[in-house]
Amino acid sequence: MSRSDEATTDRISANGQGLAPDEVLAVERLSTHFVYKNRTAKVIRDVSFRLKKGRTLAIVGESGSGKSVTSLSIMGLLSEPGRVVDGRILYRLSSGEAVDLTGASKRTMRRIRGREISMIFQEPMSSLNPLQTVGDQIAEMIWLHMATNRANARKRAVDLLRLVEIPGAERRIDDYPHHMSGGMRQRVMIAMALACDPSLLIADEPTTALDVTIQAQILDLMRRLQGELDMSILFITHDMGVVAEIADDVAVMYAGVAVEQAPVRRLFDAPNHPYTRGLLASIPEANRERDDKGQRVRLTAIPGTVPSLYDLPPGCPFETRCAWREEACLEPVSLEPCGPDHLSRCWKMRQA
Ligand SMILES: Nc1ncnc2c1ncn2[C@@H]1O[C@H](COP(=O)(O)OP(=O)(O)OP(=O)(O)O)[C@@H](O)[C@H]1O
Repeated sequence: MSRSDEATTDRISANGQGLAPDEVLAVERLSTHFVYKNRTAKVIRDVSFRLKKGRTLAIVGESGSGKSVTSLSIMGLLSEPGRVVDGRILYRLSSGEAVDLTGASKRTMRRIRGREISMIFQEPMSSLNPLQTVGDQIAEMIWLHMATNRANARKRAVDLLRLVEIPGAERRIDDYPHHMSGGMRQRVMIAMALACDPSLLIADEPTTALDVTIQAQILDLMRRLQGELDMSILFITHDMGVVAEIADDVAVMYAGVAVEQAPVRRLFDAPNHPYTRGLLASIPEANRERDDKGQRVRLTAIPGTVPSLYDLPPGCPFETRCAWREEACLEPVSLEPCGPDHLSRCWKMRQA
């Protein structure tokens, strides 16, 4: 693409109209497909959600529901043949300007990643270079995105390790990743993600590989940092327990669509969509009851399987697994209000 093409694309993409002043991100009717020669996987369909400044929105759903593809669509990191085929991704730059990321050039997206939007993943070992000290890796992020010299980058790297509560930061900065525990490595990843003061952090299952105690510590750390740095977080997880710990608002995804959205307390107190009810019934905390022999009762799993993304039913994608299904569920259904700030994609439960 030539420079003038990029400039045109960026002028088009600068149309971020529709983003409220207190919002950092609005995904509007996003559809992402993987288009092959003979067939198309409709991985994300008509997904909308909004994230306010300084808040945490959790996207929750089972494996394969489209959580990661949603975040990769936002970051402009879809692998071929994945492409955003419809919708807008409005983002507020730190300058205050709102842009539509779906039309942004590769150059603009490179600038936005790291400096504006950072991402952390489940397995730090696959994102960290085993042959480089953690200090050098953090400093590299700083050089890449900020005009500074080596000594200042190293000093900032130590400050960042302190910020993520790594004891003895001045010494640990010269450690290689394999010298560190899983929890410490995840703290290093968070430090790298924070290196350039992002206003949006996308965290894709950042605590899934960690044991429960360390997971709780990382969630505590993220909450503290969010407060201190006034950062917005898009938190991707399959774990309703983690949602309860970290989220302000929740979007529940199933087979590539958002089936329910609500503030976190409301979602737990008054879940509407049958899929959300099923997810909540399957978290350990909701199943603490013991049977008369004192054994913990079995977790409730949702019976059935997710439909193929190559051959989706026209109606509700959860219909084949739903205990409340009726003939009318074979018709398309949209996400509509069912309470204050509460949306559900189930016509039947909305009326209940
Ligand atoms: N290149 C691709 N071609 C076709 N389908 C794909 C491709 N990449 C991902 N998918 C499909 O998209 C769906 C959503 O994947 P995604 O990784 O977003 O799920 P997820 O909810 O993040 O799950 P997990 O928690 O396992 O990462 C899956 O069914 C996956 O098979």
